[in-house]
Amino acid sequence: MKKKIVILPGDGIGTEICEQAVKVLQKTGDLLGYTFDLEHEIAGGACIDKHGIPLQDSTLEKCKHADAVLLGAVGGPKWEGLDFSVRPERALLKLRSELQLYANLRPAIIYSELADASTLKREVLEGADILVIRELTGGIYFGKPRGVKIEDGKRVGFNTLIYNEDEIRRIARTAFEAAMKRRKKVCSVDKANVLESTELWRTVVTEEHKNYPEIELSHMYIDNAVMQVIRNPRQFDTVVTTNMFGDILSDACAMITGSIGMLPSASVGGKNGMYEPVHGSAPDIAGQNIANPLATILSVGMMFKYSFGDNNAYEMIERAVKIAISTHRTKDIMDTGKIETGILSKPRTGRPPSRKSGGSDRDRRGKKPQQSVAPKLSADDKLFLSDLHAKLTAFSSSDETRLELEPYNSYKRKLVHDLAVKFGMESASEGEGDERHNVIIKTEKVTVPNIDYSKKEIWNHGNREYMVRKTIDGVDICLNADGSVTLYSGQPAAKIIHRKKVTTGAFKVINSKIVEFNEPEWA
Ligand SMILES: NC(=O)C1=CN([C@@H]2O[C@H](COP(=O)(O)OP(=O)(O)OC[C@H]3O[C@@H](n4cnc5c(N)ncnc54)[C@H](O)[C@@H]3O)[C@@H](O)[C@H]2O)C=CC1
Ligand SMILES: CC(C)CC(=O)C(=O)O
Repeated sequence: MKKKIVILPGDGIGTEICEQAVKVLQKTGDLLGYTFDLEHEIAGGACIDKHGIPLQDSTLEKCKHADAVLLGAVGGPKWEGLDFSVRPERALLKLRSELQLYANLRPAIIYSELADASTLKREVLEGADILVIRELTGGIYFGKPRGVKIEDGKRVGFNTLIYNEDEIRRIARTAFEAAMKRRKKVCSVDKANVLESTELWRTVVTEEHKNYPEIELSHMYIDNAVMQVIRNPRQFDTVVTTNMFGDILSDACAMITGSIGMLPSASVGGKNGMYEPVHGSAPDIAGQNIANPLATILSVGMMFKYSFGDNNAYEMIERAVKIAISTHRTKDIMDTGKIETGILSKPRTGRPPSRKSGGSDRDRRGKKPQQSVAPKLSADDKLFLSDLHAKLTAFSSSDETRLELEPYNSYKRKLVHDLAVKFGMESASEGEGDERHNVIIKTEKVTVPNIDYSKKEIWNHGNREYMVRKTIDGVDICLNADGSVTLYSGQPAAKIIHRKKVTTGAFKVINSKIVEFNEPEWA
């Protein structure tokens, strides 16, 4: 498959993040049999500096004839004093309008790996999965008249929030169609209590809803919607809204994902699509090797999904992102126990890199990043891990409690073990010799009072250290040093038959099942 893609890195971190996203594009293409004809062009401030305008007609033409466009971000303080008509941002608005990309899809998904990296609480975030659909070629961004004029000797600034019913109907349809493939819920966000144009918005969305009886439709005012996505994001499935409200609401949704550096987008509706992160050019961190490239990388995933109809490639990229964040983080999503990383081999400027730039060696939540060397994985290991990641993802959402994997060599068993631990699961080896294989067990968390740790005995078994070990009815019961409990069928070649996580307490076993928790009877 041959695809022509125009790359517009733009300004600020745009160039840094696009460089990484193009690597992912190329790699995915190599693995899945694509060949790409990539055309790198300038847009925004970079184009103003070279040609005096934010977007050349020749670049626009190339974009119109490409299969897809990848854009970093445009703008920056350097160009802020310019007239509106020639500011960097005009390049983007012109592209959206000329390519007729009226629907901007912004998925805000919390990867469980990032729940603790967000400034919001894990219990609020977990399971959140919102698709914000922002109208992109109409509303106040494009409405006329607009400008600044003098009236009665005073300067007056004005813009026009205008939508016709066809513009509303087509974006409503996009939302209903998208929701049909999701959880069949659409929330339309407006300010119908104050603005006539959005009163029409509500009316037309409600009319169009009649064609989608299976969808549950609700309406919400924008001010409440911004509060609700922070208060309880799980209540939303698909959200549809105007150009400006969508811009604002999706930045709020970014905090569900942990950082705005995680939020990708697809702009569709025309002949081809444009893919860009939701964030801007981040001049405050540009050139410091700390920008998060994942929103742009996930936008490449969306390009495969929406422009090339290749969901497999999209899932592959998403899986790779999950694997990457399980060990490595950029500063904006840094968390305890992870390795802080930059995206460039060298910082682009002479400025000090990453942590020092903020005047502190702590991340934004005051935690010290772990200094460590990234493990070197071969291409084969990465594929093995990607496959394993898919298996563990499927296992974690299944009703099964035990997953037996085929026998691997000890190096791969260690890879399995490490990944299982990242999934919050237990991993152990069973069998002997060539039959030795990993078994992954889901753990249950149980809190019980009154364990007497002072009476502990320490037993050693292989690389595990047990606090207490007891055999009842032929079942070996181990209270591990980490507070978890493992039941074995007996030695040798013990088989794990049950595993529970306890934070404190003791237990009683009948017929190999933990049935009661009380004071340790054996101590
Ligand atoms: N699509 C586009 O090209 C957009 C361009 N802009 C332009 O970008 C410039 C800066 O605008 P701001 O309002 O500051 O928005 P911004 O999105 O560039 O930055 C907001 C905050 O988020 C952080 N941030 C953004 N992306 C990040 C990433 N990938 N990794 C880590 N942190 C990240 C920034 O450091 C900053 O603190 C302006 O010129 C604006 O017009 C703004 C929004 C969208
Ligand atoms: C035109 C952009 C610079 C601003 C915007 O609408 C966006 O954030 O997508």
